[in-house]
Amino acid sequence: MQITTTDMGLVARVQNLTKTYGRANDGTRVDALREVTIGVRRGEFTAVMGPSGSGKSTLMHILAGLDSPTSGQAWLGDTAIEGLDDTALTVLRRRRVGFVFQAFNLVPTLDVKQNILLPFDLDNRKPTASETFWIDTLVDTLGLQDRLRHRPHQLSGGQQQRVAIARALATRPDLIVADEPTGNLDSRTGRDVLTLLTAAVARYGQSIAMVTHDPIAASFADRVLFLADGRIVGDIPQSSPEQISSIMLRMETAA
Ligand SMILES: Nc1ncnc2c1ncn2[C@@H]1O[C@H](COP(=O)(O)OP(=O)(O)OP(=O)(O)O)[C@@H](O)[C@H]1O
Repeated sequence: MQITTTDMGLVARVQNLTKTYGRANDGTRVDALREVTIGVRRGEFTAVMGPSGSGKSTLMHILAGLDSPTSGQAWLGDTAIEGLDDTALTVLRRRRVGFVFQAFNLVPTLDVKQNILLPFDLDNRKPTASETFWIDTLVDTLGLQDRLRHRPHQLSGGQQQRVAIARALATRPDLIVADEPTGNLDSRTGRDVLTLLTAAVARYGQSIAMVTHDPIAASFADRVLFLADGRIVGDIPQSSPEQISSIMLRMETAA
């Protein structure tokens, strides 16, 4: 009998995951991930840190079904990602993953409200009463009330990022994958966004995996994973920004 991802209390996991770009024979080979085995716990806020080029985004992309492993396995819940064809992958991403990436991926022809409701439209359904209440909370907390009829090009970068966050959280997907979600925000809005993410975890048991370079942002997480040179080199429970900074500093010195 095989123990499943759900049995382990995880929402996603990878096993012996390797991702290689390029080719050895022309000198372009990059080992972005090397034999990584790690799980993202259900109902937890996990931060992923590490130096530039350590493999953080690659790991996130594979966890979210956006990219495929060179070898090893990846599961979202109990679904093995590598067994899925393109259509099944698209449905999995649409129904079960929420994305917050640096390039906001908002639809330019839709207004803010329509962008936030897009995951429901793509799934041919309307939000339930409880989802509508949650979306209103998101819009209020993110300060988007008076921007609902604006198009993305009429918003600042920070406002666009907040719309992307509202859209990712709206359907309460199995996993939110966030790559530097506070990178473009001023410190106060950034803090509000992190508070909102932790509220989603506390209130709905939302599972979140967030890449960040910012020790303050990482200190909001329940757990911090550290990647270096394509390997997991640290896995610590919630810690202060000072503790996280000192680990990052030691990693950079060692590198
Ligand atoms: N499409 C690609 N083709 C070739 N190499 C790539 C590709 N994507 C990533 N890499 C390489 O893989 C390694 C890991 O990249 P990745 O983007 O995962 O790192 P990261 O930790 O997210 O970095 P950063 O903090 O700078 O965003 C890097 O050396 C990068 O140059």
